[in-house]
Amino acid sequence: MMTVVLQAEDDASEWSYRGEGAVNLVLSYSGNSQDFIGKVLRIPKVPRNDSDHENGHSGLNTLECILWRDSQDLVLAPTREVAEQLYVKHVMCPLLGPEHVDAGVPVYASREFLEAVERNVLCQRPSWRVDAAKVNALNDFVILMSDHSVFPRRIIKEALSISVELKPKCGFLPTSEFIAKGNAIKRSVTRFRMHQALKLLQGKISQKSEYNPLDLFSGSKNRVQKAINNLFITPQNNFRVFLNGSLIFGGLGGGAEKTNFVVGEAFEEALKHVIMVEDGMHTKYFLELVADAVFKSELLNQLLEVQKLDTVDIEGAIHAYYNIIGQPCAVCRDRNESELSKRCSMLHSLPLDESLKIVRDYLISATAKDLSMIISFRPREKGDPESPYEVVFLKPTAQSFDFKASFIDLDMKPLEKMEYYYKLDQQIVRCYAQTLKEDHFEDVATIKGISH
Ligand SMILES: O=P(O)(O)O[C@@H]1[C@@H](OP(=O)(O)O)[C@H](OP(=O)(O)O)[C@H](O)[C@H](OP(=O)(O)O)[C@H]1OP(=O)(O)O
Ligand SMILES: Nc1ncnc2c1ncn2[C@@H]1O[C@H](COP(=O)(O)OP(=O)(O)OP(=O)(O)O)[C@@H](O)[C@H]1O
Ligand SMILES: [Zn+2]
Repeated sequence: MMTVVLQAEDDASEWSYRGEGAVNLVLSYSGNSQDFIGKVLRIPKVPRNDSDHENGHSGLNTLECILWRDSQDLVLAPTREVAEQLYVKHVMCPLLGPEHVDAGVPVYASREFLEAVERNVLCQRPSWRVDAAKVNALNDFVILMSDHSVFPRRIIKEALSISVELKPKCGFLPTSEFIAKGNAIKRSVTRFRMHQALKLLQGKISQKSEYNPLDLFSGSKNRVQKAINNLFITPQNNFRVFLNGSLIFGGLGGGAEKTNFVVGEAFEEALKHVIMVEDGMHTKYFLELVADAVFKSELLNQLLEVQKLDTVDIEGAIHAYYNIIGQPCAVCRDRNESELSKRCSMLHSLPLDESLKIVRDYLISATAKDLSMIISFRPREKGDPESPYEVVFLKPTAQSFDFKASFIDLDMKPLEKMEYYYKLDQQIVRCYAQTLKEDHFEDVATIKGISH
């Protein structure tokens, strides 16, 4: 490992901004080195207000070493970045299928290289991402991995490639017996929908998304199509499209609001050389192509299985967490004598191994609820050699496309996030219940207003 080195400041100019999330900056390669063609670099960031995490030299902490002890390599990782890479390789990859996951390799990057890269891409980053975090230039390692938005270069000719990035989020409703009566709404309304209400209140979005994850995971062709159409209407950070690696739809480095006429027209124009159909129909048929591929790939079934490792919900897993950290349970402390509290206190008598398994599965599921998928297409022409990829046929245009699908952003969630997960969950439910009440009063007021 790590024969590749990114040392000189000059090398930085060959890397351009591809995107970013809360934790990583991603760059794609535009130079000629065989080591990097068709690859992206994933560079960890640090929050600007967090001096504790300025150097990336520590691997897992003591409790995380106990949690992940079955994966020996992980525990021995010298840095957090190497631990993350091993987590993808040893934990997520076997669950999601190695053909759809590239854990990448850690490569050494000098401080000069990282600082130069950060300078070069600064003006392309959304300002709120710049304010929130910066590249951790003291990091020794960054991850080099396949650029899933393009196909490996073919010797004969360069085909165009169009790729769609989806962030599906949680695709099922929880049924855990540990969910409090007051939170029963969680059993019938998706987490995604409820979270939209909170994000709206916090000003993180200006409009609720039309997307329903249950449609995407439904296994029904019509509902998958509905999900894709709704993602197109309100992409937020759940839907992006790249043409030959350049963004043509959605928010770069963050979310995008409701698709207006201008954005819709620009997208229609960008699809002109991809979908061979009369003007005005490119987007419609492209969205059909995407839905067909999602439906055909069965990747979401696999993903749903992994998400469902969360069997007890955060309202169950939080108790196991307190067992692991060896502290009195803050949730049980505030409870009175009820059936539920008896059930929850039983969780506190579980052997350590079982508590570890509950929390491990919860965190793996959290990764699966937060990852993204990239589905890439390239048109097939008559006489093209047999495809190593799956093929999808777009009937209305009589075009065939090779497609491949991969998972990205399979980061390990820190154990210490469990308390935050519990608090966020309660906040989401409370906020949703409140907006329901307000909507109800508004409805009543409207009816009264009309009848008076
Ligand atoms: O909690 P959620 O469901 O809002 O997910 C967070 C994401 O928000 P989303 O709602 O998808 O916009 C959030 O995405 P954004 O920053 O909003 O693009 C992150 O992916 C975050 O994970 P991490 O802190 O980077 O490890 C995600 O946190 P985790 O819950 O996955 O730890
Ligand atoms: N292997 C890849 N191939 C192509 N594009 C990629 C790849 N990995 C990441 N990207 C692009 O870079 C963006 C940011 O990457 P990623 O989601 O891994 O960041 P993150 O900070 O870990 O995200 P999050 O906030 O969800 O934790 C993605 O949305 C995607 O557009
Ligand atoms: Zn408890």
